[in-house]
Amino acid sequence: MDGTSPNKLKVAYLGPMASYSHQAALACFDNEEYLLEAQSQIKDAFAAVQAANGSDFAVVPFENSTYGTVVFTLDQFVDQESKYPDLLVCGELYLPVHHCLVGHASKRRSANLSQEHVWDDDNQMQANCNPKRSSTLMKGLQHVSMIYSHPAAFGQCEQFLSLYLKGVRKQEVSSTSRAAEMVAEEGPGSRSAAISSSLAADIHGLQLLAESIQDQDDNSTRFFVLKNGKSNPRGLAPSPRQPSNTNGDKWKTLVSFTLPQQPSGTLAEVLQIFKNHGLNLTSINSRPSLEHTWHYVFLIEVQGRRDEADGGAMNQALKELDTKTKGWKWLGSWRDRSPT
Ligand SMILES: O=C(O)C(=O)C[C@]1(C(=O)O)C=C[C@@H](O)C=C1
Repeated sequence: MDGTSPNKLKVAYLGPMASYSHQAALACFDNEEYLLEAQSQIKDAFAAVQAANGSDFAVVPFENSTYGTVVFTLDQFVDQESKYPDLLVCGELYLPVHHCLVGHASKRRSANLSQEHVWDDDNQMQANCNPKRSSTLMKGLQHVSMIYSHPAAFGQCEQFLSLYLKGVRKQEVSSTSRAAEMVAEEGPGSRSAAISSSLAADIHGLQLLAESIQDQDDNSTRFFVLKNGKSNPRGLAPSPRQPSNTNGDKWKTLVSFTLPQQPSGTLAEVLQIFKNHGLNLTSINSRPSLEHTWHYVFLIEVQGRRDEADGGAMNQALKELDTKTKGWKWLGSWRDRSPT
């Protein structure tokens, strides 16, 4: 099939090309078989899967091991305006995330190195203030007067930024690859830099000013694969092309719920329902419901799956949610790909 085949299944991701979402999408969906379509924002990826004749799947970031949950994504699952009634999670993928500072190198060789930096034998400057990190400065950074990136990427590189670029202006943009694109658009004289992947730097002809600048060496982001449960009820995400884990046939389920307005003790009672059925809770998040002040939508992940046939522990537990919650929604069951 050629790259424009109308028969290919479509996969939406947060673009432009070379974002981490794009790399996660490529790890699951072969470029030859699927048509990967860049979206400007996470909410556009949700909308694309909900739309009639839209995308068949979307790949969206859900949480990062250093910086926590991606609130843009949580808010789409909260779905205050009921824009995505048919969306379901049908897969997950864990992607190691190694950020770089990318831009145009200064014409002048840096003359003013801080005491905390030493040139090593390869003529690279190493940060030696924190043995856990192995950031490598490839170039001087004195000329950098503006940094673009996605808010999550800024949050994952706080130590590097405060060590090497304290006080430099930061501008949040829609993705790390958009940040790299903006620096490239400003041209070679630009004093701006971006936090992005090295792939984004390659694509835009930018130089690596520093590599591996994330605070944690094992920084990783978990992505969800979404489908439209109405038009594609049985769809499951293809297995990611990454080292397989040993979770066998383990599954996870995402559920959102709200509590009655005077919820004294009911949150614990809702969680107890899953315990009573022998189901293990693996995460809990909350976002403002916007229905009343200090009222929340809770999103929980539970090990196990909702079965198509009636019966089974998860089906029973979900039924019981009617008795304790104001409302709840099943948001999908998918194969557990947690790294082991
Ligand atoms: O900006 C990107 O490249 C994205 O794909 C988004 C995103 C995120 O929202 O967490 C994905 C992975 C990294 O954690 C940083 C940014």
